Amino acid sequence: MLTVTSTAIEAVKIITPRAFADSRGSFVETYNRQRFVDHGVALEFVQDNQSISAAVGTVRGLHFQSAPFAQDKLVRVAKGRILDVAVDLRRSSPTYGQWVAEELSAEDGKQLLIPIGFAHGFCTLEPDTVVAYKVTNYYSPPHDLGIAWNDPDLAVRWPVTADQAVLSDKDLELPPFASLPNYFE
Ligand SMILES: Cc1cn([C@H]2C[C@H](O)[C@@H](COP(=O)(O)OP(=O)(O)O[C@H]3O[C@@H](C)C(=O)[C@@H](O)[C@H]3O)O2)c(=O)[nH]c1=O
Repeated sequence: MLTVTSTAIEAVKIITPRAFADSRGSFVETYNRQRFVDHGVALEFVQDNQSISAAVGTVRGLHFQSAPFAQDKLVRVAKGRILDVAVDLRRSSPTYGQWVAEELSAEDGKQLLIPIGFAHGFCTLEPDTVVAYKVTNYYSPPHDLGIAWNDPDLAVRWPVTADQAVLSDKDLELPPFASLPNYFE
């Protein structure tokens, strides 16, 4: 069983698979292709990724890959908790430049489905947080792009300030939203 609901941006979905608890702990099908298809999500995932972030306040993002390596992403937390963020980069979308944020944790088992045409990023809310996500296209460094996490035009409400955020050198150098060419219709 699976519940699928839309966020404030319709194309970004919250997916919650059913978890079975017993005296040992719990069991969950984190992905079942047929169940997703039954809920209208027919995607071909080709790569599974996992990142571990040591410090609370680690921010990874905002990232996306351009065509022909654009990726849908199905994000979940295997350990810890994050604020997961998706930014609409689809030029013809009524919500172009808008973002949604959803808290995901290992405990609640919630997943965020972020389609092609969005930038993705997250901030960790617990130490040693493990984020696991499936993607529908292979990693391609020349197509691996991003936008500054704290871009003032996007104004994502992150749970950390620039002083607190822990970022990669690469993410500190990402360009502003306003400079972005037209990547997605
Ligand atoms: C994303 C990625 C990275 N790598 C390598 C490149 C580099 O040496 C190392 C770390 O890469 P990054 O610094 O880009 O990792 P990270 O900052 O965690 O990048 C990820 O952020 C989240 C928010 C996403 O949405 C992902 O698509 C991805 O962009 O891992 C791969 O081999 N395959 C991959 O698919």
